[in-house]
Amino acid sequence: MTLAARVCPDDDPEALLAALRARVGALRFDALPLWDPAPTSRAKVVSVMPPAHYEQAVARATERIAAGDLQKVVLAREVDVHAGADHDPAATLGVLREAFPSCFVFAVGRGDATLVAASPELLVRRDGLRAGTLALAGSTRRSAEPSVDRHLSEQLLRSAKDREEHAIVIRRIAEALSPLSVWVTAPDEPVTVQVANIQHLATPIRAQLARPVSVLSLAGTLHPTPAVGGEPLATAAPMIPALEGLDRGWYAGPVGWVDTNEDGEFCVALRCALLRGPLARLYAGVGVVRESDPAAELAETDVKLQALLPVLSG
Ligand SMILES: C=C(O[C@@H]1C=C(C(=O)O)C=C[C@H]1O)C(=O)O
Repeated sequence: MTLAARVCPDDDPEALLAALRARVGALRFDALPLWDPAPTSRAKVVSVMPPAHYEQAVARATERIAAGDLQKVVLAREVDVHAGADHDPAATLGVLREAFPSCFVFAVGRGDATLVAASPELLVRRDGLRAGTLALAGSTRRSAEPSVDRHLSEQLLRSAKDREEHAIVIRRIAEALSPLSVWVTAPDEPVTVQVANIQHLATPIRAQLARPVSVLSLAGTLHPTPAVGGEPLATAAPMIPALEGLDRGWYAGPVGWVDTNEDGEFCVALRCALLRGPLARLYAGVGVVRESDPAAELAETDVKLQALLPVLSG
């Protein structure tokens, strides 16, 4: 177990240590979190805005792209799960850790709200002068039938639309890292990565930093990549809230850790839900490019929502 503490300049280290020890001691006596796979009352799942609103937003974005002032914009939608009882963040976290072993699984609490996620997307990792990140964009569903699953993966690799959506992210990451680096390198061809419910085009990107820029500052330089924002960002940024009509909150933000050497790791808060009492708000977005079809993009948000929906709706 790793404990993190928020330290202020006037804090007494001994008192902080004692508080952390007391917290660990208290945890030992807490009841084990229990996820109930067969709750007596059914959860209610509702799209916050009608799905047609999302399709219209995608259509309007493609018009802006066709007009020539934008290459890509990522648009998200929200779905609420009203459960019969309060959601249990610890139990949810336990289930996500089992179901998504290759993802960044976390829970961050503040006040009465907890953000839980199983994100496949690394924003940045720094170890001394080495930095690593992942371009992740371009998606398709999975199939339980291995040959169909492989076919879907090959289709994704051959899809010009998805390859372009993906290339925009690589280009921007390389442009952001280059001024800080001796070299930035990425394989010529993406691979597909499979998570439980979806597969994505992925390209790992590595850089040798020219000076020890902190991981926090690297995260600030890279975020938001066009995997969650858009290209060019200055055009996409004001369009996103206007078209989505929602408050993203912590969704798509960087979440991670920093050590005393300023090394660390940040992922992008995707495949996440904000839990507050019996309400869970889920978010899912897609990259919209010129060829995007509104119905297909809506369907892709449904696939992405399937990461957390079965866990939260019982
Ligand atoms: C925006 C999300 O995912 C991002 C968008 C992707 C896409 O459009 O293909 C793929 C992975 C993520 O970078 C999300 O999950 O909400």
